[in-house]
Amino acid sequence: MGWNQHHDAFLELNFRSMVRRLPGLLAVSFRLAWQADRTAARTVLAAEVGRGLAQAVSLLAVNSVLGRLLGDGDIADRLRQCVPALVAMAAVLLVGALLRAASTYATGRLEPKVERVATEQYLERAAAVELAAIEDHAFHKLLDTAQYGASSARRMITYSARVVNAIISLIAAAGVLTVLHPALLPLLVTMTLPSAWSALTIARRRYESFHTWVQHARAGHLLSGLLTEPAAAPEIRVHGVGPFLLRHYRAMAETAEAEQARLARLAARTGLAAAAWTGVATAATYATLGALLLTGAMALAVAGTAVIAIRTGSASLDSLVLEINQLHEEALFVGDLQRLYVEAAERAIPSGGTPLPEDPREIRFEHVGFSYPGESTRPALDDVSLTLPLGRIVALVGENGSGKTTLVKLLAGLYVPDRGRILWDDVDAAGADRRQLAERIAMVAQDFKRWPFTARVNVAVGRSSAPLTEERLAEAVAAAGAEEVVADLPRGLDTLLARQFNGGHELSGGQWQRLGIARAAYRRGRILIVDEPTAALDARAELEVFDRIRALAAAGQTVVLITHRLASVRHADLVHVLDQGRLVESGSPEELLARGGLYAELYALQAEQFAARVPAPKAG
Ligand SMILES: Nc1ncnc2c1ncn2[C@@H]1O[C@H](COP(=O)(O)OP(=O)(O)OP(=O)(O)O)[C@@H](O)[C@H]1O
Repeated sequence: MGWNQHHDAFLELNFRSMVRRLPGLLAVSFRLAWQADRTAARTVLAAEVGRGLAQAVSLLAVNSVLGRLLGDGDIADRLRQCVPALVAMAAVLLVGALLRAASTYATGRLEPKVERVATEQYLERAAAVELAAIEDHAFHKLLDTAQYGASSARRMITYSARVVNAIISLIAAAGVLTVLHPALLPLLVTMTLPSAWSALTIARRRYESFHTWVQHARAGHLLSGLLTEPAAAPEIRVHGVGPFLLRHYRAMAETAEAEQARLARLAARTGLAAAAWTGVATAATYATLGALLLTGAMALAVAGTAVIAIRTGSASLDSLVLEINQLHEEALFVGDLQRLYVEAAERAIPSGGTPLPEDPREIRFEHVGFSYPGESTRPALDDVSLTLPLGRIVALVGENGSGKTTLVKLLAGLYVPDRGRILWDDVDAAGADRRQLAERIAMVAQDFKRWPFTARVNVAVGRSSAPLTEERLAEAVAAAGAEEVVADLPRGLDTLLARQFNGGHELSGGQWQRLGIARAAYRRGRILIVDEPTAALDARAELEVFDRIRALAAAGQTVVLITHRLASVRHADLVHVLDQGRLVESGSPEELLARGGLYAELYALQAEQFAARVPAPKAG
C-alpha cells in the first residue's frame, strides 16, 4: 500500500521496461487531457506531431541545399538551385514556430484543467467513502500518497507532449540518416547511449532514495507542523516541548541532507563517466565519417547533413530518455491516484436501497455486534438487542468505553453491524437507502466539527443543501439557547470562528457546544442524536440545554441522548444501560433506580458526591 507500492515499479526502471510502458503512459496522459479539455488535447497532439514532421522536412531541405552547394558548376547557378530548398526550409521553420506556439498555449490551458479534474475526482471520491474506510490506516495512507497524483497528472501532460515531439523528431533524424548511409544510425545510438545510461542510473537512485526516505520526510514535515499549529502551542510553551521537537526536526533534516549529499556525489560521478564515454563515442563517430569520406563511400554534402542529423537525433534521443524518465516518475503518483479511485469506488457508501418507512414507530437493534478493525480484547458492541421508540427521549448510559457512541454511530448508518440487524420497523438498515437514512438524522457528536467559517455557516452547515434563511437560523439559535453566544460575538453571526485568520474569533468549549446544538436544530432531522451535549457547560447552562432538548422531544422529535450526568436522564422516557459493549439494563429512570442495578449504582455514586461533606482541614 501507499509509498511501498512504487517499489516494484522502481525496480523495473530499465530501458526495456520504459519502452514497454511508454504507450500505456501516453494513453493515460491522453485520457486525462481528453477528460479535461478535448480541443486543447487535440491541439497539443496535432502540434507536436506536426513539429516532428517539420523537423524531418527541414533535414531533407538541408541535405538538398548542401548537395547543391557542394556540387559542380558556377557558384551563382548553384546558389540559384538552392533557393527552392531554402524557401522550403523557411516555410518549415515558420510552421514549426506556429505549431510550437499553438502547443504552448494549449498545454498551458490543459495543465490546470487536468489538475483540477483529477483533484475534484480525488476529493469527491474521498468524501463519498464509508467512515470505516477513512478510519482505516491503509486507506488513509493511500489517500495521503494519492494527493500528489493530481499535480503529477498535470506534469504528465507536458512530459507527454515533449515525448511525442522527441519520438517524432528522432524518427525523422533516424530516417534521414538511414537514407543517407546505413552506418550512420548505429553511430547515433552509440553517441546517445551514455547520457541515456546516466539519466536512468541517476533516476533509479533517486527513486530508491525517495521510497526509503519518504516516511522520514513526512515525519519531519509533521514535526515542523506541530511547532506552529495553534492546538499544540499552549503545551509547547508551558511544558517547554519546543526545543524537544526542534531537536528531533534538526536530526531528521540532517539525515535527509546527508542523503541528498550522497545522491549528489553519485550523480556527479555517473555524469563524469557518461561524459567520458560520450567523448569516446563522438570521436569514433567523426572518425567513421572521416573514413567514409576518405574512401569515397560518402559524398561531402551527405557527410554535412549527417553531422547535422546526428546532432539533432542525439539531442532528441537525450531528451526522449529524460522525458520518458520524468513521465514514468509522475506516472507512479498518477497510478496511486487511479488506485485510490478504484478502492474508493469499492468502499463508497452505496447509493439507492430499500426506502425507509415514512413514519416508523421504532428502531430495533437485534443481536447487534460490532468490532473496530485492528486488535482489541473485546467487541465495541456485543449481542445488543434494544428498542428505540420514535418520538421519545431515549438515554444511553454507561461508563467510559461501554459502547454508547458506537451504538449511535451504527444508528446513524456511519458503521454497518458485523452481526445482527438494525430494523426501522421492518426495514433492515443494512439494505436501506443510506441517503434517506442520513436525511433523518441530526447529530451533535462528542467531537463535532468546529468549522473554521463564520458562526452563521457553522449553524447552517447543518443542512447545507437547503437555502439559508434568517428565520430558520434564528429558530435554530433559539432552540439551542445560543442567542447570548451570538450576541457576544463582535460581528454577530458574521463573525469568523477561526483565530488563525484576520478578524477571526475563538469561542469557549461551552459556547461551541451551543452552536453545535444549534447546528443540529437547524438540520431538523427527525432523530436528534446528542452525545454528551453538556460536557463543557456550566451548571445553569446544562439545565437550560436539557430543558430545550426536552422541548424538541415534546414537539415530536426523537432524541437519543448520551450523557454521564444521570440527574439529567430523569426526564428520559427510556434508558438503556451499557456495560463493556453489552446491554445490561433497560427501563424508565424510576424503574432502573428501583431495580438497584448498574444505573442505580452510578446514580448513587454521583448523588454521594453532592451529599458528602468536604472534610475540614487538619489543624496544625
Ligand atoms: N474509531 C475507533 N476505532 C477503534 N476503536 C474505537 C473507536 N472508537 C471507539 N473505539 C473503542 O470502542 C469501545 C467503545 O467506545 P465508545 O466510544 O463507543 O464508548 P462510549 O461508551 O461512548 O465511551 P465514552 O463514555 O468515553 O464516550 C472502546 O473500547 C473504544 O476504545
